[in-house]
Parts: sequence; C-alpha cells; structure tokens
Amino acid sequence: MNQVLIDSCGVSTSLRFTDVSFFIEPNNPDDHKSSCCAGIYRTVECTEVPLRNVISAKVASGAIEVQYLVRKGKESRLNLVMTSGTVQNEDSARAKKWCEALLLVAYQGANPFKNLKVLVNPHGGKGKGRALYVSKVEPIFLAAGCTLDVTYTTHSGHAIEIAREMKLGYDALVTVSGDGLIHEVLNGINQHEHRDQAFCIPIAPIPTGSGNGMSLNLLGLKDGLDVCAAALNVLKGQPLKTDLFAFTQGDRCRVSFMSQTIGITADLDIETEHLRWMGDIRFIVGYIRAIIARKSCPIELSMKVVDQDKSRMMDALHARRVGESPIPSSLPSSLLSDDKKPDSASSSHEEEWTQFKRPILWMYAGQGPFVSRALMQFPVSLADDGLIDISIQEITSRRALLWAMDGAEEGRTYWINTNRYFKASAYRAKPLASKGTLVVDGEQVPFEAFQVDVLSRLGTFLAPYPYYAPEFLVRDIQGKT
Ligand SMILES: Nc1ncnc2c1ncn2[C@@H]1O[C@H](COP(=O)(O)OP(=O)(O)OP(=O)(O)O)[C@@H](O)[C@H]1O
Repeated sequence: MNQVLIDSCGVSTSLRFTDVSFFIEPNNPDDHKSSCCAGIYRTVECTEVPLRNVISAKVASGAIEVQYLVRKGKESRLNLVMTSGTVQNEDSARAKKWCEALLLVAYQGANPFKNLKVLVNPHGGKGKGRALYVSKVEPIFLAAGCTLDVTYTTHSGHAIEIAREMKLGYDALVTVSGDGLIHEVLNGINQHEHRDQAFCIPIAPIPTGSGNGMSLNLLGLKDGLDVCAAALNVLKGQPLKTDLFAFTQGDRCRVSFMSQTIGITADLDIETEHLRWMGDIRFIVGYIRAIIARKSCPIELSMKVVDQDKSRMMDALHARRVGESPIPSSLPSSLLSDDKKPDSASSSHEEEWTQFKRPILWMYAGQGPFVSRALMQFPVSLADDGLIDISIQEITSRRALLWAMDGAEEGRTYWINTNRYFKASAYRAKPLASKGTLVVDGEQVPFEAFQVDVLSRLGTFLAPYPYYAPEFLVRDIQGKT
C-alpha cells in the first residue's frame, strides 16, 4: 500500500513512504529529469525526503502530484519541489488512498488546510518581504491548501490596528517581516476585546526583517533565516507558550516579547536605521562605532533577583533540555506554583529589590537566546521560566569590548565577556542622563523611567520543537566556559 508507480515525463518512477521518509525512485536510475518553473522545481531524481517536508499529495485527472521541500544550493536552503505523473497499473481510487495515507503521516494527523492571517511588511529588513512572500512563501501555503487572508502593511502601527480587530478563527497569524512587526502584533492583541483568546492564536514569523531574532530562536541558526523553513513551520509547527513582559512607563503599558535595552546596544540599533540595506551587518557596524564612542550609561537599576550564578543557570538549562526538570532548578520554590508567582502587588515590597550601583555601558534584558544572528544575548534563557534575563556590561576597555564581539555568533565568548548576568522576576530602571536611547523589541521608546514585569506563558508561537532554540544551544555552551 505504501508504494505507487507513476509515469513522470516518460520515466517510470516508484513513489513510496516509510514512517520517516518519502522516496522518489526512477525504476531505471539513469533516467533522471528535473526543471524549474514559476519557482517550483519539478523532479524525477532519486530522492529521499523527510516526511515533515511533504506539503501536499493529490490525484487529479489520473495523475498524482506530490509537493515537498528539499535543500538546495550552498546555503542548503529549502525549496518547493513537485513530482507528478500518471498512475501506472493503479486505479485512481487506490492512488487517492495512497495520497491520503501519505498526508496523514506527513502531518501526523493535523489539519493541513490552515486558515491563516498573513501580515506582510514591505518595509522590513532590506525591503524584500513582498517579493519573498509572493515567490517563496505563498506557493507553499497554496500547495498545502491553506485559506489566506493577506494584508500588506502600509504604515508603522498598521499591524497593531489589524491585530486589535482580528477575528478569532485563524489557525495562525503569520508575520512576514522582522521582530518589529511581531512587537506590533502582540500589542494589538493586548488591546483585543477578547484578549486571552486572541493571545492563544499562535504567531509564526517568516524572517524578512533585519535581526529576525524570534525566527532564529524558534528554528535555530541553520533554518532561522530561511523563509521556506519558516513557512513549513507555519504548516507543521506546534504551539509553544512563552513568557512576555509588561513594560510600564508612567501610566502606559506595552507588551515586549524579546528585549529592552539602554546604552551602547540601544544606540547601535537606532543609529543604523539608515543602513537597513546592509541587513543584520548593520548591527556589527553600529557596535564598532559605539565601542569607539564608548559612552557610559548612567542609570538607577534595581531587580528582583532570582539567580546570578552563571554555572547554575547552565545546569538548569541542560537539565531542561534533556527533560530532567520541567522548571529550572535555580527557581526558588516560591515561583513554582501559580498562586505564588510575583505580581504587581508584591512588586511594591522595597526589600525584595536589589540595586545595581556600578557604572555601566549597557543593559540588555529579555529572552532569546538570539536577538540577531550575530548576537546571542541571552544564552541561558528559557521561554517559559517566568523570569527575565538581564545582561549588564560594566565600563571596560575598548579592547575588551572588541574581543567580546569575537565569537558572539556561537554564544561562548559573549557569555564570558558580558560581565554580569541575572535572572529576575522584575526590574526597574531610571535613566540619569537627560538624553539617550531606550529600545524595546527594536523600537525606540521615550527615554524615561520604566518597570518590567514578567507575564508568564502569555505568548503563543509556532515552533518545530517543544522549546526555544533547538540543539545548537546545548552544543554551544556545553563546555561551560
Ligand atoms: N509599509 C510600511 N512602511 C513603513 N514602515 C512600516 C510599514 N509596515 C510596517 N512598518 C514598520 O516597520 C518596522 C520595522 O519592521 P520589522 O521590525 O519587522 O523589520 P526590521 O526592523 O528590519 O527587522 P528586526 O526588527 O528583525 O530587526 C515595524 O516596526 C513597523 O512599524
């Protein structure tokens, strides 16, 4: 039953699948053919495809058509490929059953025909969002039979308006952009009439922005910047609950999902806006410029510290990854049950706040691990530990700062050189200078005092793994440098 024979462009070919793979095998191995049309490759090469990459299988007019993603090119990016052919020695009804059986295992019983709200930001990153969506992403959704409700954003803040008014029936909300659009979507959802239900609609990013930190965290370094891998995640990903943060300034509260930063690391983001055409290289250019200027960042900073021992944080992360501990062992027992989690009332107990008094160059708080490909800012962060990671760089030499950049991509060196690292349940900061830059999820906000509290497991994203950032994170820090 797991095999059918087709005639594909005159090549007799066997299609079959096992529990893990789908195989295309020309019966005479010398008979391969492949071509590319409208962005979809057609192939009858001998191929093994992981079942996860199979998108569609159907019979029309006596022909079977299977679409799937295969890796191509030197960067090994995924591409949509089709194999089709008339059915040999089979009747159409059996071929149809074969297609249904293939889809059942390829989607592990989940519904392939998703109802998607898609937001495309034509302005994000290098401005290629629209072109990438039309040429690479939409063909995958259409191949799977998804229903699409697509909006191209026309102005900053547009995604807030759309998410605030959004219908609740979507299977996922797809953002074709960078992290800025996700920030807007979450803040729109926060104002939704049915906020809690709206927060349960999973968000799935397609990385066409500059940093694309969220996509990197969900899909890993290899696939995090691959728009086809991200489209596959929309079809096959599982909902992952993540912590969000309430960022409060005066009486205004916004939702942050990734980071808040002040000092050099905030300047470098905002001051390189005009270098958008460089992609994420602009952040490295900005960092080098900021090191040369090496401005200190006078702030009053206090935190509700839960842990500051890097070694213990790494142990907790490893335990979590191998499934030994559902909640990091560094958490005090007071955080283990919902009724004892920190809330805004308990935040007012002054004695729980620890002040950080030393002069600093920057403070970067949030979750990750990545905020961009070149910056693993929060190597031991967990998506749902009810805590925020706070990384602080005290004043140090330019040489040390340059050295800190080397190896940042793998996380190790940065981890050593970011000299203070805390896990906290809340923190608050007050800039002491009259001018400066404060950035929340890549967006500049007023340079004024603020407080951040954790909103435990409020966000929902689609992810291929049951946790943030797949295997590479464990590899990167396993030496416990
Ligand atoms: N049509 C538009 N014209 C101008 N700005 C827009 C438009 N649509 C959305 N925006 C704004 O573009 C901003 C930047 O988008 P986004 O953050 O997704 O890309 P990025 O900054 O290049 O990537 P990243 O945040 O990952 O570094 C968003 O904050 C949004 O307010």
